[in-house]
Amino acid sequence: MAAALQTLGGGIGITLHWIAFTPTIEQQATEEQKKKWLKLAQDVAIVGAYAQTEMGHGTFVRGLETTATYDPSTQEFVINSPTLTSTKWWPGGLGKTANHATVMAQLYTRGKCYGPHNFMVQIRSLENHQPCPGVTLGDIGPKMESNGNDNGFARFDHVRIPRENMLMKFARVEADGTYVQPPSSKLAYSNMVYLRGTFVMSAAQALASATTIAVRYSCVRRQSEMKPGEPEPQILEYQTQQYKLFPQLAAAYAFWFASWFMTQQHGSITGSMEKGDMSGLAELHALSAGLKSYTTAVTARGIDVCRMACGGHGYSHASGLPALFGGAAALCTAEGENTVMMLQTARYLVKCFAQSQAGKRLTGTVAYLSAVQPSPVAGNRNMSDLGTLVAAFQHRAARMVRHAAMQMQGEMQKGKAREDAWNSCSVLLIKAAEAHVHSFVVRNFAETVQTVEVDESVRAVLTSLCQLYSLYGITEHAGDFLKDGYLTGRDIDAASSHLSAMLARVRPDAVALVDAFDLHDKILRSVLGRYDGRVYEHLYEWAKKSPLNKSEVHESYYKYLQPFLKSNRAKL
Ligand SMILES: CCCCCCCCCCCCCCCCCCC/C=C/C(=O)SCCNC(=O)CCNC(=O)[C@H](O)C(C)(C)COP(=O)(O)OP(=O)(O)OC[C@H]1O[C@@H](n2cnc3c(N)ncnc32)[C@H](O)[C@@H]1OP(=O)(O)O
Ligand SMILES: Cc1cc2nc3c(=O)[nH]c(=O)nc-3n(C[C@H](O)[C@H](O)[C@H](O)COP(=O)(O)OP(=O)(O)OC[C@H]3O[C@@H](n4cnc5c(N)ncnc54)[C@H](O)[C@@H]3O)c2cc1C
Repeated sequence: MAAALQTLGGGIGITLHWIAFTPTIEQQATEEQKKKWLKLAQDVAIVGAYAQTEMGHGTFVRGLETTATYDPSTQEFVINSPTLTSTKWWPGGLGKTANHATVMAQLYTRGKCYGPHNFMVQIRSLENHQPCPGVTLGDIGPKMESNGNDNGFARFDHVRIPRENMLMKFARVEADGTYVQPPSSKLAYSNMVYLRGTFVMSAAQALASATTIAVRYSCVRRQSEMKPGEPEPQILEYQTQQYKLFPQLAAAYAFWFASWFMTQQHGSITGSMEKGDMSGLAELHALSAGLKSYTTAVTARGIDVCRMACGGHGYSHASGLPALFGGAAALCTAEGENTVMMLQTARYLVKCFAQSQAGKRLTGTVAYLSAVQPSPVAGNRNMSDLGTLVAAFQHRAARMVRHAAMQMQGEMQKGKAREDAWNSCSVLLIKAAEAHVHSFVVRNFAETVQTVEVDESVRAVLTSLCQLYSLYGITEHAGDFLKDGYLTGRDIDAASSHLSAMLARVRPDAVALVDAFDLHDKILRSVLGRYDGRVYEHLYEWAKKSPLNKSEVHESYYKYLQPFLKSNRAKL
């Protein structure tokens, strides 16, 4: 799916139908409702949008203003946008493509508000595609990228829908208006958890694409002299170029492996939830929110590193890198803004820390929080050993979580309300949550490479890549590891020199490592990243297709430049 979307240049009007509308039916509709809508959606007999965000609220879902008020006399819900800021704003495909939408609205029944719930609303006629009565629709205008997708707006003026159009797998409203509670109020958000998981895979795909382009191009491009009189080397021979690109390459692999873990975890926890066991929901939410935030942010930065590593040609759309950057930037904001998502992970970590302090043994992705010793024993560590590197990341994360949580406790002991203490510690909390996710990604990478069975040499290359990823993380965040003396200055120096050795070790396999992503030219859509390496010929062909080259003398010359030059010459 990610590859298909990339081929389509970051999405078209139907993208959200596939990635959000149809999964929402799958996850939130009753069996009866699925019989009615799922096949229609799967066969694209209807086209849907996921309409949650409003002009005034995206992050704070509880603050949404659209209302769905139950009228027992007709057994209908009345969907209404009471204010300008309640206008649905941003949903992909909502502007011109979709004829249905799942609409998130505050549910009112028997005079009481029960918070945001999902409703199926037909928004356009199936006959002539005109907006349904009471529905005002439109496109929100051009965006940074992804302009093939008609992100739209919608206002509802007391639009009536049957009671059965509330997606009722979890919560229900009976015919008489009685509200039946779901097993957890957060199940209305389950589709967001699913989508955040898919964003981790999208981030991996985007970073894999960027590194494929930049590594291949760096083998074609030759520049400067390494040694006087010798031929110009491939720019990938420069250590600084390797230092730019190989950590991104390693991160792309790390994120693929993290996305595999996420998919498997999502399947197993939602499977338990189907059987009524909600115990894994909090961890699933914390992990998907944190991973979505971390991987998309690193990917967006990494793509720009790849762009700069391609020099001037990287800035051209011919490279494919600006489009990838625009796509990754969307992933940072959509489906839960990254800071807000990382704070959700921090919230879970603070709770886990408190449980661990109270003597509970933690399990799953946070188990290390109870296992790590607060007072480290310094010593000369073997910085080329993967186990040592994983332990260092876990120690760093545990220390930072403890520090943020204690700082918060301290603020509260000084009389601050919990919410104020949270806000004044939120930078520390974000950093702690990032360290936690980073440590998870490192550990998962290390565990995954150990399971490679096909070929000893493949395992060796992936192990080097994993070491490179970990050592880069340590040298980039050296202060965090040095702070309580867990690592010494000498350890950091050792990490730096191992990192240099890893750059040299990965170099001979770099092209094979990007080719292994198996991204076809049609998906990459990059002149610089072509599989056959014929960059310059195709750069020239690409430029010739520029719309400005359709005529030898452009019409703007006759309209503006010629009279302007003429008048300037006349003044001489
Ligand atoms: C897919 C693209 C493919 C790309 C291909 C790759 C190649 C790249 C090329 C470029 C392509 C670019 C293409 C770009 C496409 C972009 C597609 C965009 C699609 C976007 C869709 C959307 O954006 S849909 C809208 C999404 N909106 C959000 O996510 C809203 C975020 N806000 C929230 O989730 C919530 O409001 C909140 C979590 C921030 C707060 O919720 P709330 O106020 O209710 O909770 P509390 O903070 O009070 O917490 C209470 C309690 O609940 C727990 N909790 C919160 N959420 C959840 C949950 N989801 N599940 C479980 N539990 C939850 C919370 O932790 C608290 O628990 P406690 O125990 O009380 O602590
Ligand atoms: C390309 C794209 C596609 C989208 N597609 C859809 C779609 O299909 N359907 C849909 O419903 N929506 C969609 N959206 C909307 C998207 O989900 C929201 O924009 C996103 O959830 C962020 O919410 P916001 O815009 O309200 O940001 P805001 O919350 O206004 O964020 C602005 C700033 O405030 C900060 N902030 C907000 N709250 C807090 C807090 N509690 N603590 C600390 N800082 C905070 C943020 O960190 C950020 O820096 C899309 C958006 C984009 C960009």
